[in-house]
This record gives sequence, C-alpha cells and structure tokens, in this order.
Amino acid sequence: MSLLAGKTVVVSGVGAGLGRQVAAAVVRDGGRAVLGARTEANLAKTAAELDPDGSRTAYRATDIADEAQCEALAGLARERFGRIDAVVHVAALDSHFGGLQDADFETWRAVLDVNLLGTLRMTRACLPSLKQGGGSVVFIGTQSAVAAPSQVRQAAYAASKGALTSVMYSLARELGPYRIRVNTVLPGWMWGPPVRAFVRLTAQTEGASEAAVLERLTGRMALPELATDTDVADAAVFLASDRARSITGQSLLVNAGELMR
Ligand SMILES: NC(=O)C1=CN([C@@H]2O[C@H](COP(=O)(O)OP(=O)(O)OC[C@H]3O[C@@H](n4cnc5c(N)ncnc54)[C@H](O)[C@@H]3O)[C@@H](O)[C@H]2O)C=CC1
Ligand SMILES: Cc1ncc2c(c1O)C(=O)OC2
Repeated sequence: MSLLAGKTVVVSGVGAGLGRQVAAAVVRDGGRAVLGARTEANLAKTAAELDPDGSRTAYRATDIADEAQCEALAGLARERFGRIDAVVHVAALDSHFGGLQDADFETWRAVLDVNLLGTLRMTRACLPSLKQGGGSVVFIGTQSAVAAPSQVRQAAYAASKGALTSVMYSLARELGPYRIRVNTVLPGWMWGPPVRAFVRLTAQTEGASEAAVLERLTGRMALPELATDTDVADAAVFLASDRARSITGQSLLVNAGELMR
C-alpha cells in the first residue's frame, strides 16, 4: 500500500523550495496535501501542478505568525478531508540575519516569532484533529542548530531552530498519550533554490566558478553530492507516515554525512 494512502498532511511554507517537494511527495505517496504559505497565487499554481484535478490538494494563504490564519488552515483540512494525520512545518524565515554583534533584538524577536512560535501555533491549531486518530508532527530544524554553524550570521536562526528541536522532546512526552509523534528533520546544505542562489552569489563575489564553490561545500561531506530538497522531503514524509509509528522525539540529519553524531 502507498505510504500515505488515506492520510491528510498539512504543509506550511510551500514556496519554491522544500515545502513544494514535501507537498509533491505527499501526493506521490497517495496522501492529501493541505498547503499553506503567505502568497495565495503561488499556492494555486503549485496545487494545480501537483494535483491537476484538485481532488487531493487544498490550499489557503497562511502566515504562521498569525494564530487565526493557522486555525483557518487546520479548519480547511478538516472541511475538505475530514481529518489531519500529520503536519510538516517548513515555513521559516531565512537564515542570514547576523550574529550577536550586528543583529538587533527586534530581528531576533521576529525570527523566534516565526520559526519557533509560528511552528508551535500551527502545531496547536492541528492538535484537536491529530488527537482524534493519533498523528505525526514533523519539524524542520537545521544542522546549524546542533553544531557550530559554518556561518556566524546564522546565530538567531540557529537559536530559533535549536529551540524547536528542544521543545520537540517536551511535546513528544506531552502528546505521546494521544498517539501523536513529534520528530525533527535536520537538513544541512540542501540543494534547492536558496542554496543554488547562494552558490551563484558566492561564485560572483569571489570571481570563482559555481562548480568550484559547490566542490568546496561538497568536500565537507561523506557522500559525493549534497542532499537535495527532495531527499529531505522523503525523510519528512517517512516520519509523517505510519511506518515511523514507534519513532518519536528523534531528530534525523539529512546532510550527505557532513556532520555525524
Ligand atoms: N536551504 C538549506 O540548506 C536549509 C534549509 N533549512 C530549512 O528548510 C526549510 C525550507 O527551506 P528552503 O527550501 O531552503 O527554503 P524556502 O524558500 O522553501 O523557505 C521556506 C518558506 O517559508 C516561507 N515563510 C517564511 N515565513 C513565513 C511565515 N511567516 N508564514 C508562512 N510561510 C513563511 C517562505 O516564504 C518560504 O516559502 C526551512 O525551514 C529552512 O529553515 C534547514 C537547513 C538547511
Ligand atoms: C538555511 C540554511 N542554509 C544553509 C545551511 C544551513 C541552513 O540552515 C545549514 O544548516 O548548513 C548550511
């Protein structure tokens, strides 16, 4: 049987990167995907591409900084498909906000409000449904939160994602009695639109070739290629599925073996 047959998965942060790949993997694996992101026009386009007849996707503009919008996305999932079996939290503010010396605390507060509290808002909105039949909550962290990041400008971002990985342990205990599992996927350098843009920009800045910049990144890894956003999506979809039924409170690095614990 397909991995997600009969399952409804809410996905936040469905833009050009990982969120789209998670939504695509859900549909590919037989599930129904309920898509949230801030820009409705992009969502409509993505839904039409992934699910031309519209029977296995629904979408709604959702800013995870706004509790009412999180409630509305969960409500849409219940209305359209009657249930929520899993939620994969991709939405996050990007990582390069500065370190302690150059980012003000308003910036730190904004990053924490979206990446930590926004993810928890979205989780809470899904809880009444998840409690009904049990379910799975998948956070997206980062390897930058479990080791010294290669870029100090990620300090606020790493703190927000580290807090998410920490709260995962508490939630796994709190929600376990309802058969709700809580796990985290930790990507490292993940090949997709943002890293592609980073490589292009770095090459321009250094006057080096993109291949050389990419080779420098890949040189840190055990495997010969970076993990892709589709690889990370596969890990998220596995954790969302019943095949991970005894896995909770765990974080899984998907990083081509750059960092091993
Ligand atoms: N690119 C990488 O190498 C890595 C990425 N990650 C994480 O993977 C996830 C996806 O990353 P990418 O594909 O790189 O980027 P992405 O471009 O898909 O970024 C995340 C999405 O979240 C959306 N978003 C931001 N604030 C939001 C809000 N308040 N409400 C709703 N949506 C919001 C953005 O518009 C974007 O579409 C993020 O959680 C990111 O932190 C983690 C480690 C490495
Ligand atoms: C958003 C983001 N961009 C690049 C990288 C990371 C990240 O979280 C990371 O953990 O290692 C490289």
